[in-house]
Amino acid sequence: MSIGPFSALRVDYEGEGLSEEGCPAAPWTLLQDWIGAAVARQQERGDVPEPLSMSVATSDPDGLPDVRTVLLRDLDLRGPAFYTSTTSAKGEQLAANPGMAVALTWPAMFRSVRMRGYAEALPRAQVEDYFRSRPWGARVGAHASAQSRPVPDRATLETAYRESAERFPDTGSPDDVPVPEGWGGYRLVADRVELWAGRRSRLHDRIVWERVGPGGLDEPAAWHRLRLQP
Ligand SMILES: Cc1cc2nc3c(=O)[nH]c(=O)nc-3n(C[C@H](O)[C@H](O)[C@H](O)COP(=O)(O)O)c2cc1C
Repeated sequence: MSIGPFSALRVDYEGEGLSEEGCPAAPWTLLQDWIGAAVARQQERGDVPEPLSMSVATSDPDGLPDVRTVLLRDLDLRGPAFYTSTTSAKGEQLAANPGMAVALTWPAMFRSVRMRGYAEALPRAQVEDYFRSRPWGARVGAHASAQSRPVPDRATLETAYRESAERFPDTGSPDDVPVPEGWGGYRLVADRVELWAGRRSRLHDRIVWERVGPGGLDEPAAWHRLRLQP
């Protein structure tokens, strides 16, 4: 049984594309522009839902890849960061092998960004600041869920949530729920950045920045820029 072929769903991509002239020697400004444009487009036209959703790929100890979606919560000159459970499947995989890749895709804009590099755990102070900014329900939920572990049924999860809610009642203060053990985040320290722009007849533009030296995403001397065939 199969539900394909989906060939009738073919569409041509009609993005603006990417020219060498439009690409700086370091990827930072363009990366910022693209992420900002996706967020703005969602606010203005509503056709880029969850513009900060980011696929995160890791590998298990056998080298088998794994991938899931998280929310991009911070981007600095090293790379993108997200928050999660450090004892989750991804957390355990990153502890054994910090190699990581991410992708953000905005089909309505015919754009995608890929980055590869190594994960670093976020500093505790940053994790605590972010946790305090979350709504009470999400903070309580973090205590109720041992992410990636089996649970017998939905009712068990909801009971755990109710127990956490009783333990840490909503007082309106960002400090009413402590940061759970094993809750944290990671930053991808990028060694490779690709901006992909979909164009007609599958003749897409792919501009890649490969790390050739130390420095942030804004440091021209740290990057070698090249074009890949689509
Ligand atoms: C749009 C979207 C956003 C998500 N954001 C996060 C996130 O920021 N952090 C997180 O831990 N999980 C997030 N999740 C859930 C993850 O995809 C995943 O189920 C969870 O992190 C467990 O992954 P793991 O078992 O591979 O560690 C999100 C899922 C979706 C679909």
